[in-house]
Order: sequence, then structure tokens, then C-alpha cells
Amino acid sequence: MSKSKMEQEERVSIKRLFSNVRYSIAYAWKVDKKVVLTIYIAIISGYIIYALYSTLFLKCFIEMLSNHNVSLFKTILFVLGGTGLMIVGQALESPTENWARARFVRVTGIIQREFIKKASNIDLLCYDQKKYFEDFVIAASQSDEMIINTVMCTAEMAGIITGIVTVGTLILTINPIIAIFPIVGFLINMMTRFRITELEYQYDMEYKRLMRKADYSKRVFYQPEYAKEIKLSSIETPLRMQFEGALTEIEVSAKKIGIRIALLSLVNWISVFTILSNGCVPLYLGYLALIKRTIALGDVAAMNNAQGAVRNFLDGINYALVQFQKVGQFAERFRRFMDYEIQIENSQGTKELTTSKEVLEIKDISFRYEGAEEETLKHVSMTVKPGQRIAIVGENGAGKTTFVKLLMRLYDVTEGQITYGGTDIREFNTKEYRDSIGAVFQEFQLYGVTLAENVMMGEYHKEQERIVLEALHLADFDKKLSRLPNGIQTQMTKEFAEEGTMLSGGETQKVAIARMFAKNKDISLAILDEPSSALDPLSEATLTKNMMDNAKEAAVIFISHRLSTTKDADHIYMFENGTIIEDGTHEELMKLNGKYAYMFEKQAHYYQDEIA
Ligand SMILES: Nc1ncnc2c1ncn2[C@@H]1O[C@H](COP(=O)(O)OP(=O)(O)OP(=O)(O)O)[C@@H](O)[C@H]1O
Repeated sequence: MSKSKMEQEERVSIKRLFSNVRYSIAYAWKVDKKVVLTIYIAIISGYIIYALYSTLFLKCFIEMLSNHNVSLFKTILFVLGGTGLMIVGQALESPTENWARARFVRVTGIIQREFIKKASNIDLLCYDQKKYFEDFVIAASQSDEMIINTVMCTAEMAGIITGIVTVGTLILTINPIIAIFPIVGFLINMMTRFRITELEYQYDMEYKRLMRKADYSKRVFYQPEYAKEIKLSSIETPLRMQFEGALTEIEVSAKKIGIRIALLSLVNWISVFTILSNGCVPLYLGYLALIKRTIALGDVAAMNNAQGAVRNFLDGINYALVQFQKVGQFAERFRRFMDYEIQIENSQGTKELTTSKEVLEIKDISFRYEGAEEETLKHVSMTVKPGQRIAIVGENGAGKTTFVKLLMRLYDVTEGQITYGGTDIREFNTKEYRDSIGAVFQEFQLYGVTLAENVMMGEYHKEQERIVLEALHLADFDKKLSRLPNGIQTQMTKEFAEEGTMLSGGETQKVAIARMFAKNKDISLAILDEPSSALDPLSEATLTKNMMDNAKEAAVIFISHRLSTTKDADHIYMFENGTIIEDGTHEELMKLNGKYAYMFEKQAHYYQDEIA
């Protein structure tokens, strides 16, 4: 996508900015009404007091001094009253803001929790959508601060507007022409400031996008799992080039935008605002008082102060508007993320899942990944009966993993239908449906929690000890377990604890397999996507047998590149380029003498050569 197109996509209309700000305030209000209300009351009161003090107070004070009928005592009392009012105003503003910021820590916590809840539940397909993924990353890092800033900046704006109305009323009652000076200055300043903020935002987005690229290379260099390969290969070169490229692009972008911002700032700085306010207004007031003699000295002082206050207020509004624009733009991403309607993961279903073993029917399904040019799976059909052992074989990229992802409803089919016991799987509650499947995928992770939690893939309670030990036993993990310092309570990975245990690839795969054994449920389908790729031959034989036995009457769908492990399957499907090109038993496929037979013989030859 070209850069200008990206910029266009990032641009948020004024109407949408307002709507985003309203959204953020409503969000903060929902989370903590008291803090929002206190901030508004304190900041608005502070501004009203400041407005009264800097205009009306001064006017009355000068009038009292020029009026010989007012006693000194009354004048002192008046000054003390005004000072007291100002102290109250400041006391309201500053400590309240500090209190609110401290209390916002709680609000931040609530926002982060809601965010994590949503993030942990989003559909897998979101990870494939670049735009959505970027919203996700940015919302994760900025959401809480953005909501707090929205409340603060709108409270400031409300306070300033109230202040302007207060001071403006005074100016209008004395001489409305004075009001023109700060307003003209304000309009010019506002336009330049708005453009500056827009450019800063563009730069910020560009910076974040490029830094993600640079950060990736940085991460690869300091994470231990990459260290070995980096030392033994030249992958460092393209990674460094990518890193350098990103940094250079950041510099170019900073330079280009920097010049534009500097020019606009100059206009902003030589501000007509200053010239008008500090030059023209005093001259005009002097002319009215000394030449025309239409206003009193008290009014001159009050008017000069009043227009100064308006100028300060308008300057404040300028700043608040910039903040307003920023928070409105960031809120756009947070909002898009929070408003995303989770489809698959939240699907509650309309049909009850049966507990009896039923037929799984794949009816002419096709699937295309988001943004992909062509379909990854094309018109695939198959019937899987309870207790059957089904093998899926095929070259890399043939679509085998994608197929099992569809069976688990990690994605929905683009065309066709998958039914279980005659019911479309989209009509079941997603969580319940997935719970009825035991799966081991070729990609697995070891998490920075205890071994027991890694096996249970959730909370672990003492009464589950037997389940965990049995699962690890079936996964051929006993030998390693006996050497772990705290048994199943051993902390895995070194993420949080220096004494955390690292496992080998094969050992980690055994833990992943143990997860399936620990599933304390009578599963209806077992999906094994190359579950033994990292295992030694002895472990592979033991574990394959254990997995098959554990599945009992459940159907097993088994993906493997080693055709020696799949040849005993009841039915074998050979995938190529997203379609099934051959299917049958091992004997039938060998007789067919097609692609399967060719691959099988090649592999058999390889094993024999190896043994010889
Ligand atoms: N998230 C994704 N977005 C877009 N395309 C994808 C995605 N995941 C996989 N693909 C593409 O789909 C095709 C099939 O991938 P899949 O992982 O299903 O193949 P496979 O048969 O399991 O391969 P292997 O034997 O290497 O594991 C590949 O060309 C891959 O690039």
C-alpha cells in the first residue's frame, strides 16, 4: 500500500474525532464515575475563579481605590476575600489533578483487564489481518493513557470555555471591539497548531510502524532461542539490513516532516496573537482612555487583564484541541479493537453437542485466508466414522494443517460445510465443541508457569496431581520428571526465574502430548498434527501407541510426513495443493501406484539406505 493511501486511511474526520472522544469519556464514566465527575468539577471551578479574579476583582479594586468613600478596612477585606478565592481555586485544581492521576491507576488496571479479556478471546483470523493487528498492538500500549488524557483534556476545555464566557461577558459589557483582537489571533494559531499535530501524528504512526520492523531484528538478536542459528549462519546480514533500513526510513521521515513542522511553528511563534494582544490592545485602550476619554482607568486595567486572560484561555484551548485531536485519533484504534465483534470464539451455539460418538462429515469445503490471492483448500470432502484412524499426508504447504484448523473451528470454512452427527459445527457452542476434541499441533509452546500448569493448560489444583502424573507417564516423560528439582511444580522457562527449567525440543513436544492425555474428558475426536516430529524413534513408537489407545472409540485424524507411521491407518488421504488427489487404504494406494506409492517407496528406500 502506498504511503499516501496509508495516510488517508489514518485520517479521521472531525465528526468521528468528536464521536471517539465521546466514546472514551463514556468508557471512563462506566469505569469510575466519581473520578470523572470530580475532575470536571474541580477543573471548571478553578477556571471560573481565575477568570473572576483576573478581571472583575481588579476592576473593583481600582474602583475602590479611586473612590474616596470606601474605607481602608473594606478595601483590605476585599483584597483578603479575593486572595482567599484564588487560593481555593488553586487548591481545587492542582491537588485534585494529582489525586485523580493516582486514582487513575485503578482505572488503568480496569481498562487493561478489559483489554486483555478481549485480546485473549479474539478470533484467530484477526492475527492474519494487518490493520486489525496494528490496532491491537497500538491499543495495547496506549489505551489507558489515552482514556485518562481524554478526560483531562475535555475537562480543561470545559473549564476554559466557562472562563471565556465569564471574562467575555465583562469585555462585552465594557467594549466589545476588544474581543476581536484575541479571537483573530486565536484562529490563526489554531489552524497552524492543528496542522502541526496532524503532522506529528502521521510521524508517530510511521515511527511506530518502522520501529516494529527494527524491534523485530533487535528481539531476534537478544532472544536465546535464535542465538544458536544466528551464530551458525549469515541470517544476521538480512536482519541487520532490515534494521538499518527501518532506522534510515525513520530518519528520512523525521527530516521531511521536521522541516514542515518547523515552518508551521514559525508562523505559530511570530503569532499574530502576541502582536495583537501585547501591542494593539494596550494602544487601543490608551486611545480610548486618554484621547476619546470614553473609559475609566479601572476599566482599562480590567480590560487589558481580561483580554490577556482570554488570550491565555484561547491559548489553553489551542493546546487542549491538539490533545483532543490526538486522543480522538488514538481512540479510533482502541475503539475499532474493542468494537470488533468476536464471531467464532464467542459463538454460543443453538444446538446441544451430543455425548455419543458421531460421524464427522466434511462436505465439499473450500477455504481462503484473509487477503490471500487463492484458496488454500479447494472442494475437500471426507467422512470420518467413530473409532476410525485417518491419516492425512502430503507435501509441505499442501493444506493439511489448515484443514485440521477448520475441523477445530479455529477458522470458518469459506464454502461447504463440516457437520458432526449431522449438525453444522457452527451451530455448536465453540468452546464446548473444541473441548470435545483432543489436539496436538506441530507448533507448541512451553509457558513460563509450572510444569503442572503447562500440562493442565490452566489452573492446577492438588487433586489433579494424579491426572498430571499419569499424563506425563503416558507421554514418556517419567525419566525427565525424576530429574526436575520440584517435580510437577517446577517452574518452566527462564522468563521469570533464574532457576526455571528449559526443555529440549522433544521434551517440550512430550509435554504438548501430555496435555492431550490430561484432558479429563471422553473426547470425540483426536487431531494429531505431526505430534512426533521432534521425538526419537523409540519415544515415537511408544507415544503413537499411547495416543491411539487413549483415543479409545474416538476418531483419530493423524498428520505425518513419515508414511511408515501412517500406513496402518483405516483410510489415508493424500493432499496436494489444497485438494485430495488420492485416498484409500495403504494397500489400495500402493496398488494405484500414484503419488502416495512414489513417496512411500522413496521413504522406504531412504530408511533402508540408512540402516544399510
Ligand atoms: N495464516 C495464514 N495466512 C495466509 N496463508 C497461510 C496462513 N497459514 C498458512 N497459510 C498458507 O496456506 C498454505 C497451506 O499451509 P498449511 O500449514 O495448511 O500446509 P501444511 O500442508 O500443513 O504444510 P506442512 O507440511 O509444511 O506443515 C501454505 O501455502 C501457507 O503459506
